[in-house]
Amino acid sequence: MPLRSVSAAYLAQAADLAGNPGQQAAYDSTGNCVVLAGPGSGKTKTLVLKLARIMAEDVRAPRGAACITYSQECARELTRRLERLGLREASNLFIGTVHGFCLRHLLMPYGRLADLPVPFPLTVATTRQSDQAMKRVGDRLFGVGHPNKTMDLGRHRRSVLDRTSIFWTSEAELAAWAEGYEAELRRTGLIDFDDLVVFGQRLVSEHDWVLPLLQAKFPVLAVDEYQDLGVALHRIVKRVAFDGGVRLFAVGDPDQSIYGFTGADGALLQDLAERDDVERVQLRLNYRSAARIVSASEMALGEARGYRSNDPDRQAVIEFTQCADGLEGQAAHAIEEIIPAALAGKPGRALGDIAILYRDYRAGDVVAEAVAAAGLDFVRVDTAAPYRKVALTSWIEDCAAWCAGGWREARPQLRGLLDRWLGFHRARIPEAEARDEAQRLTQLLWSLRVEEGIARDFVAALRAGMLDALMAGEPSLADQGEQVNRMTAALAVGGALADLDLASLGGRDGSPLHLNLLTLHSAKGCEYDVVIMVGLDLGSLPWRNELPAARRESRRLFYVGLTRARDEIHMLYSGYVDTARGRMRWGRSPFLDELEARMEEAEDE
Ligand SMILES: Nc1ncnc2c1ncn2[C@@H]1O[C@H](COP(=O)(O)OP(=O)(O)OP(=O)(O)O)[C@@H](O)[C@H]1O
Repeated sequence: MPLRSVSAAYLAQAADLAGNPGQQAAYDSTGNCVVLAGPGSGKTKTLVLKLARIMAEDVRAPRGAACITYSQECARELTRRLERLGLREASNLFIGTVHGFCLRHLLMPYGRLADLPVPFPLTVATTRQSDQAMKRVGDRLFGVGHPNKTMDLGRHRRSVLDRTSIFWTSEAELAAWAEGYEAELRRTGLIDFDDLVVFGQRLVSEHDWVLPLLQAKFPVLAVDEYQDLGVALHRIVKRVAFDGGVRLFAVGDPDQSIYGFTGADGALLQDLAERDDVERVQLRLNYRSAARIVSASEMALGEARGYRSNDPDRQAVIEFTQCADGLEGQAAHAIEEIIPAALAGKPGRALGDIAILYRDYRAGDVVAEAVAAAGLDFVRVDTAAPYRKVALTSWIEDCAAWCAGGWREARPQLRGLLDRWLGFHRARIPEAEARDEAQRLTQLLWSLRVEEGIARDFVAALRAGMLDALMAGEPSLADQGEQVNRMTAALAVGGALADLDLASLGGRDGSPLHLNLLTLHSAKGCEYDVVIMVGLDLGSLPWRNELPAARRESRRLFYVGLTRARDEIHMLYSGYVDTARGRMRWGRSPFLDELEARMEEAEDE
């Protein structure tokens, strides 16, 4: 079939693939295809180009493609990259998380027909509601003050899908707690995030009639970051692709699997790649990082993968630096020494090209405080960030970007904002009503355009104009509404983002002017010229006395951090960590000892 309209950006980027036989093979694949490849090898680039090609050549509206990934951050990155190719979310192109897909395209349309044991209309519990229910049931079962191991509870629910199996009851306390918790949620008419995927999986596994319906709507399913997505999605994928005839395009890297604690398993992707009915593609060229960084990363992983840099002559900086005064001292060193030198080191480099990565939000607090005191603008992505990135908060940010001047060059595209808005409605609204809504929203956004505005006023106007009414009428948005409320609170006078202007709210996603502060987990899929990793001490990364599987995952986390860098990696440590039991001088991270020794050995050779 001939190409329908495609953008010049698409043609230019597609031409890049010609020099890489693996990427080209994946791009030309006609059946199920799995791309297994290392960091910076262009997996996501190949996936978005392939998706653009499929939308242009292989499917015709109302049929389309669904593109699923792990987190909202990754989904935003995909949306951004697709928009650059001229493609935006639409009723026949889903781009989002597995939770969003299960809610919108499985449970909402078919859940009631399948008589699933969940309360309708589907109302997703807010984080607070689900935390409270977990605690209430835990207290009832095990007594007040029990170790509240909610992480284990989540992992058990996500990874043991068959409740009649011995694996479910072998962890008797977790099984009882999970069942009590779910009953408590149902009693209040709620489901939670894990329910979405578990019931989505049940729906496609137990109801054959769902498969042709899904195939008719989405004959193509693309999955990014497959290694992080867990066993429920793996079952959904296998069922819809191999029983339902949906064509699969999946990319991932088992070495970057860092969500084992949630039940994810990098081996699932290998399992898929080994099937006879799947074309397997491997990529070895790293387009992101300088050669020294590519080889140091492999040394850190402790596995020879044979990856090569596309730019072997590019200079790299790799530094191990001990700082006095713990995390505070490390943050000070980053602010006073590394960042100024990095900014001066390359023409055009800006704060947005630099990231400080840390293990958890507590370290993030220390770094954020130091960065704010130094007067640097920053964007923070971790659980202590003022609000979480969910579809609604991302949409508000994008509306802000449009109103703050983006409308001039269609960045983002208005049509995309309208389509995403319509997508927030539970049921497909009749065409005339959708046109009316889109018109009202266009008028509202048009009236909110300002050269210099305050983010607080903008969000308040957007809420009063249309958003609050939407949230009140859509129970499935309840959990996202919580994040919109957190955003409003952060923007209020005295809040963490009280001074934010409209352009900055719009630019929080990938802003060139804001230093990036992220957990190592949130840095997944991102790239920066300069990566500063702090807190590389034993007792933090890795934790002390980790079991072998957890230790391997910590190592992969370290690997993910290193592989975000194009030009420079700075690894900071103090030789001790501060714990609830006081200061522990356990030394720096053994990962640094190993890496430094291997690098020295390699240089001696
Ligand atoms: N064929 C190519 N020619 C030039 N640049 C490329 C090519 N393929 C990928 N790139 C560039 O390499 C960088 C890494 O690509 P991408 O983010 O798609 O990699 P990835 O494999 O998804 O990485 P990770 O797993 O680390 O997130 C991007 O800047 C991308 O534009």
